[in-house]
Amino acid sequence: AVTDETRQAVQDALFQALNSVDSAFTSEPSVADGAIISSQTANEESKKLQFTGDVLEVATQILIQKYGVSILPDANEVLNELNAGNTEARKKRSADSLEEVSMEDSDSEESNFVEGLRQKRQSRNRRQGGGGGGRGSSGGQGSHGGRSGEDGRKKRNSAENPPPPPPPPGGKGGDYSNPQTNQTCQGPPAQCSDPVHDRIRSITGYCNNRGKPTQANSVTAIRRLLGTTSYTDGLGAIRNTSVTGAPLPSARQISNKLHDEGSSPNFSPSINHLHMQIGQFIAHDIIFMPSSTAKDGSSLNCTSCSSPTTVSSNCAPIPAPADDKYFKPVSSTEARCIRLTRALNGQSGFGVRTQIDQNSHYLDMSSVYGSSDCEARTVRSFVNGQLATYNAMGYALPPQAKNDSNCQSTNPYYCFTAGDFRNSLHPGLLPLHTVFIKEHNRLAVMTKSAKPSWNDEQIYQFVRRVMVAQWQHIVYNEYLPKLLTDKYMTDFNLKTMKPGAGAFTGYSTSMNAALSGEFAAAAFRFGHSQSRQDFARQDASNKTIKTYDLGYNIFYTDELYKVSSGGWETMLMGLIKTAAMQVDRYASFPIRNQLFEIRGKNASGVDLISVNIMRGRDVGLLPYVKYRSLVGLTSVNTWNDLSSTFSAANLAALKTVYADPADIDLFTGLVMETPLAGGQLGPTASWIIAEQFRALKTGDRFYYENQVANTVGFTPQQIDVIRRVKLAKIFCQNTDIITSINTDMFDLNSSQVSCSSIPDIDLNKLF
Ligand code: HEM
Ligand SMILES: [Ca+2]
Repeated sequence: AVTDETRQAVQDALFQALNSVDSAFTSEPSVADGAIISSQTANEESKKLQFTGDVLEVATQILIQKYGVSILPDANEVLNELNAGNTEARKKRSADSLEEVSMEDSDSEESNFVEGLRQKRQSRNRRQGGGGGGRGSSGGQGSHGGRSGEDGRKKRNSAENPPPPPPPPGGKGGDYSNPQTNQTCQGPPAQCSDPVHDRIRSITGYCNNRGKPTQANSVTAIRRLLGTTSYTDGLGAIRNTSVTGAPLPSARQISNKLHDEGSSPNFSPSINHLHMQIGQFIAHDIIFMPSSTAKDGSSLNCTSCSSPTTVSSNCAPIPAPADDKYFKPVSSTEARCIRLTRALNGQSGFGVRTQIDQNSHYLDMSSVYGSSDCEARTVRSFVNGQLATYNAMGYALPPQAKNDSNCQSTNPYYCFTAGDFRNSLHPGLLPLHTVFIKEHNRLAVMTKSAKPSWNDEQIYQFVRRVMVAQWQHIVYNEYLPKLLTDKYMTDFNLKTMKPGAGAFTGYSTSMNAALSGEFAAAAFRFGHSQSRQDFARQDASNKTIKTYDLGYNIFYTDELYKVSSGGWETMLMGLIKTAAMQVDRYASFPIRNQLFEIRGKNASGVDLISVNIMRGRDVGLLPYVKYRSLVGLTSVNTWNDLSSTFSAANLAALKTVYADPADIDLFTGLVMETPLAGGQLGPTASWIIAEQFRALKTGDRFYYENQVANTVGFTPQQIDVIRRVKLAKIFCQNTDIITSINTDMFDLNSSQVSCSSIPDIDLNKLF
């Protein structure tokens, strides 16, 4: 049983940590909105977790220093008591210093004890006219809600969310709004037994698993494939030392030596650039790992090599070698670093640092519909089930985001609002956002005419269900088979079934769909090697109108506004008709040098490959060799042990940077494995990716081929309707210039058929 001494020790450590984190944050230099361009902007819900996480990280260190690691299990029990608002435990608090806060806290509705304290301090600061309190909202994010638990509902208040638009009209069937408050922002009923959870997949993922309602929700922790991390102190300190005792090579050094595509880029002979683009769209559905922010919610400026001590302990800048060709030294006396902010620490207990996924982990079109209920509202028109669009160019685009300070192009070339904040990261993403919005609206029109009495909410929810089903079918039936071998597709139960085969029976309530850190921070970033430097625009007759350079267009959207170049449709054609880069260890120049670069200002951006490698260390991924056991590969003691999975050339290259095979970073190891015959990646990368897509399929109660008790899915005949869906037809239906298209969507050399020969989705069978 937990002793009173432990209770006291935990409380002392928490208050000490609270003070130290508070004062550390106060000294953070503030950065003007938009000064640091980033794709991983934290929303308000994530920021709250960060403060708690940072306090718990420091408190853990204090406890371990005083009492050793053995105190942690009891300490976590105390924390649970505190979080539960256990009054008995509260009464036992005796220290004078705690009294004031304890009394203040007693009326808090906050279920998270540390967050409750923060809110109290903030309001006290405000009363006393002190500064340093309110965390403003960060630029460009709009209103993200998110849900960290059942009580997330209570703690959201009007100060944090914009004034809600009028609630959608209530109606029978499919009404998602909370009956208690009648605000969709506050999500569906908390009880997973409520019939609404039979019918509707929540935006956050809440109640998808009825036994574990918050599992795989937006703003919850990632999984670890081996249950452990590589932090040097076992808690959160970044791995920086080789097993030989020497310092690890800098991530930029590794990128320069192993990942530079040089002057002869390898194009894929068979896979088109669309495969790259759909891969990124999938990533933006299932993973958004936010970066740490400054106390006021603004971005941290982690540019200088000294930023970990002068700016924030959440800075992890990447040193560039003195002879770097692009990131040259700042001056003869100051080395150059590539900026990197550590992924936000969302640990909710004493122990190891934990990163979170701000999107719903499920494969549920978060990039279209959003991952919090507030965000979901920002993309709807609330008329006849339609999503909002911007039409001034004579063609549809997502609505403009006029206050997005992260956007590099300015008035009139605003960035856009979509379900995922990264929609305007580069122009190639927008054609997909637009196509799926248009497809939603097309189905909404068909639904309205078939069901004239349905209200906006009913149409929206029905169409969203069909859209997610189509999307899942496309990912498992068209995208993944081009990436993984037939054996992996079979072994991990990833194959979709043929029409007439009945329902899928693999759903398991014990399968956790949450993203693994290994997938998010390493394996699925393989796609960075698929991106070309030049993105083509092609007209209806496959003539290249022009190309645009990726490095010149990161977070710039002016290409989308070019009517004379055919708007987004010619970009989509270009993606279909040009080759992807080969999946290999090499990345194109913009990926390796120009991410977030300001036009005309060399080296103002970052190297995405270095970031991948450093991100892996930041989130505590183990070195590559540790993951080989998952696939049954030999354990590795010497370089020779790698010779069956790596080419001689790659092995020789690895030896030029790493002192020992046990040091190899996971991202680098995965993209350097020899690809399996019939797949694009090696055995370990394929395993990590296949494992994730199995979790997303068999752990999703609403997966489209399922028939699960008390879950409104599709009948076997309706499942067959979805099984006949082709991405090609969705492109045909939602573009003006495409009249004939690939029979095999991602095949560069595919034969063509006329759009009219591909049947449209038989929506009437789905009502
Ligand atoms: C032009 C193409 C692309 C660009 C410019 C791009 C850019 C980025 C950037 C800036 C990040 C954040 C890195 C960090 O801070 O850790 C990122 C993360 C990521 N990217 Fe890409 N990417 C591209 C294509 C792809 C593709 C094709 C895939 C997959 C097939 C992919 C998968 C991922 C994943 C899984 C992450 C981690 C996301 C997260 O942790 O939230 N990316 N990418
Ligand atoms: Ca999702």
